[in-house]
Amino acid sequence: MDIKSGHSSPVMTDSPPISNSRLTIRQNRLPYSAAAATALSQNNNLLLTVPRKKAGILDDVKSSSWLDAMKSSSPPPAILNKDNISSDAADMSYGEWTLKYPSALTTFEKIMSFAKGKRIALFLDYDGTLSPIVEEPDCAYMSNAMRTAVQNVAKYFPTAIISGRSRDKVYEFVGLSELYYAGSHGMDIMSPTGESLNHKHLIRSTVSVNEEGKDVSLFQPASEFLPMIDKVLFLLVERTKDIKGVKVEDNKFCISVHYRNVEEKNWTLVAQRVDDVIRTYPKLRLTHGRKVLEIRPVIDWDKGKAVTFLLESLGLNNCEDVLPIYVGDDRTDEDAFKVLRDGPNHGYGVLVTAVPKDSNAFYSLRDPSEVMEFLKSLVTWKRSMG
Ligand SMILES: O=P(O)(O)OC[C@H]1O[C@H](O[C@H]2O[C@H](CO)[C@@H](O)[C@H](O)[C@H]2O)[C@H](O)[C@@H](O)[C@@H]1O
Repeated sequence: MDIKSGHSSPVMTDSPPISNSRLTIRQNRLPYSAAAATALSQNNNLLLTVPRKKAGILDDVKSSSWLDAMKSSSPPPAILNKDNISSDAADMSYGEWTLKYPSALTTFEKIMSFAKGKRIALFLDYDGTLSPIVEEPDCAYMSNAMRTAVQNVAKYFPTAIISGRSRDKVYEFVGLSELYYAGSHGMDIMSPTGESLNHKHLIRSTVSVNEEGKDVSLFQPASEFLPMIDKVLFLLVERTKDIKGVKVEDNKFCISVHYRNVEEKNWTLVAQRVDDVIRTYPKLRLTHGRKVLEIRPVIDWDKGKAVTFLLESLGLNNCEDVLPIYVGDDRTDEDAFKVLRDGPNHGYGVLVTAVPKDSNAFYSLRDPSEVMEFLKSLVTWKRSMG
């Protein structure tokens, strides 16, 4: 991406990277075409200001919100925590909660009545949606039955996997070349074999070859940040290697620091070490996932933007006769749910959760096995339409 030409990465607009930080942004109004953060810092018209507390986040960590966010990032079904589940939602039984977020299985007929005469575009998160959450991130395999369900649904509807993982890793897990893949929270988008990413605002998609040696098209809005991410990856591995159970995962355009297997008494230490590193990198921000701290570039790009980008590439944006459906389980999927709820591409978010949570989704599914049922139902419905 050419930062000098101004054809480059977007600039972030969502939640501040750490508590008490304030982010002031003047956004470029051209979609997907703001300059990279490096260029922005030199350009008064696109000022990006990220004031940070000099003392770092440790005080915040000790005093609650940051650590609470870590604790509540993936509660076991029995524990409902106020930080990622509103008290209203936490007070409800799952049955009551589904009055607000109905099951996509029990209301399947209703959903399909909206889909009649429309083209469905399907977006699927990976971890916690297509594969169950497991202790070891490298072992989050999807079942063959799930793979077949995804393969079948992709015969009828354009289908994309949108993941926080690196694109290579998620491709390795899923292994279906007929799908679109958006790795690194949407910052690494690949077309299926033989297809290209056509986009009216296209900044730069590059032709590459996939694992089978076939031509694919790539769109990587954060490529400028790669050298920085590599450096920070190295530092994070070094600075956390003495904490038992930490795993630092290279997700190419972002980094995941997992603390699922770290003793809870050491979570503050993990937070402190991560902050020590990223504090000196104002062009990186931190978000929370399921027992994971995610470090990514300060650009206005997320899973929601990736969905919009893909719909535009597919020629399906702003079309009355298109129904996008996004299925996901994580906080990062909320960006996509929001885009489908509020944006011009009206569609449905389906939240995968076994506990009540507030969400921008319309519908719910309990777990990956229900996701598989839903995918199968879509295929059956489509076949029944002739
Ligand atoms: O966007 P996703 O496809 O949902 O990816 C989000 C993160 O998923 C992975 O971590 C999560 O799943 C692991 C395996 O079940 C689990 O061990 C971990 O605690 C979860 O946070 C993945 O490892 C991360 O890189 C992704 O960002």
